[in-house]
Amino acid sequence: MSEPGSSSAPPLKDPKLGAMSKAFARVDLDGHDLPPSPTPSSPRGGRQYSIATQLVFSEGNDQFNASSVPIYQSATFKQSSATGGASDYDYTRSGNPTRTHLEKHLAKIMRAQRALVVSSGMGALDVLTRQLRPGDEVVTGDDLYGGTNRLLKYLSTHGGIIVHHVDTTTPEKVQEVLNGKTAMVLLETPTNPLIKIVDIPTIAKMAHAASPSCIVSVDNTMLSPLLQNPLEMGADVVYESGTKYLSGHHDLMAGVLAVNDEALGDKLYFTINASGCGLAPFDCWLLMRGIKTLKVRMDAQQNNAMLIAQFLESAGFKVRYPGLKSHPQYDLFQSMARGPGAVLSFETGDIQLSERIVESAKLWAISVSFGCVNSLISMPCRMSHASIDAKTRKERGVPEDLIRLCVGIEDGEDLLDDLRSALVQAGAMNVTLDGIYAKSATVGNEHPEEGERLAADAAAINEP
Ligand SMILES: Cc1ncc(COP(=O)(O)O)c(C=O)c1O
Ligand SMILES: N[C@@H](CCSC[C@H](N)C(=O)O)C(=O)O
Repeated sequence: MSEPGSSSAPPLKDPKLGAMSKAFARVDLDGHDLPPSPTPSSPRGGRQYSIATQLVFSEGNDQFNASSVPIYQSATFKQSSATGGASDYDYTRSGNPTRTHLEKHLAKIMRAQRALVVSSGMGALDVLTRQLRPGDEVVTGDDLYGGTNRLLKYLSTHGGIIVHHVDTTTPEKVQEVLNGKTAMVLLETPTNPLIKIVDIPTIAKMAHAASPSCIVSVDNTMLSPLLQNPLEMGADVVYESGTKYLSGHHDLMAGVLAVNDEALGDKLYFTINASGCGLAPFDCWLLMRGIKTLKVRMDAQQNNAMLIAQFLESAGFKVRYPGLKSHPQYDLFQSMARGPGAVLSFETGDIQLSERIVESAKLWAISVSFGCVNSLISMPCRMSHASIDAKTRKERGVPEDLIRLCVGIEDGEDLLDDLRSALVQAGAMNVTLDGIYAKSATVGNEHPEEGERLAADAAAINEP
């Protein structure tokens, strides 16, 4: 096995076409080999580059040493002979130089042997779950992104897959359902939208002991490879939505899969090529550009998120954010991650009050998604998690009044002022004479029927 991150592009399976090991070889205009790039690709003096450097520094220049990777906007590639010759690429669904460049870069920062990019985060989960066969069992959480829940429900209804939703924050609950037929464990941590933490190393160990061929996968969307590396904690696959932190500007959809096992990587690549969901060259270029600023964006977003979380907590709201010491799994989180990210949620005790708060904010856009430079506010039960029916949401303890904040890079004080104004305008806080704000919301969901009606409408739309 080669060093993590040094894997070459997905090898073309047709031997006539050869492997892609020559991708980005430096050649002159006549096709003669040039000496290696003047920029060293390995750490100087044995010192590992820090992640901030790795995000920016990418290997594999084209023959003109372009500073920004060229967009190979071509569906097909000329071959040297009818039998294929030694071409590196034949067709963009099977492989494209811009995509190869991005995948190599991602493998390095995700500390993986191989990374693969597809058209969305759900596309990545689809590729992964296509490795399942009827009768296989999947163990997953009871707090999950709505789209993940929807795909798993579809697979259990139409694909003969048995899906166990358990409280993955309690490893004993996972142990209860693991067995020799467990083909996959799908973990999300922190969970969306309740920001619960799952013990990746413990569950990975348990799963492999119960079922050695079980694929332990982790959705790392909430933190990105900057803050958490599940492959180093026993996971077999990491997948994430590149639509979020990795790209950072809400200008593209993308999904990433990363593995260390060569055979599993080949199976995932086969599925991507066979089903045709590989990421388009222009989107690869955009994602590559976004990744370079991941650290500066995340640093700013985390600082702002901590400010907002502390303010809401001090105002008396029940806040869910792993950066707060009051988070029930603060210590576990510290043992796995290098930062809390910038998504938090809080309850007001009243659905209509939450709605007024969300609609009173000006700087915070009412929008699904997260990880963007802009700050967003949403009500998960009506928006990102509306595809989970109201009964299930209630059973799983997702409060209908929950507000989710996805904190951006704006000035922290501006964000705070705007949120504070929205809370006051909505009637969630009182301004006292000495200028202190006090929470006036009552605890207890006052209008559950309203949330259930809206959710039922949304669920009907989302049913296959
Ligand atoms: C945790 C999580 N995983 C996966 C996805 C799916 O990503 P995408 O929207 O890129 O398909 C999302 C959001 O959509 C998400 O929040
Ligand atoms: N209508 C979409 C909702 C996407 S939610 C996006 C993101 N994961 C979030 O949590 O905000 C759908 O039905 O998938």
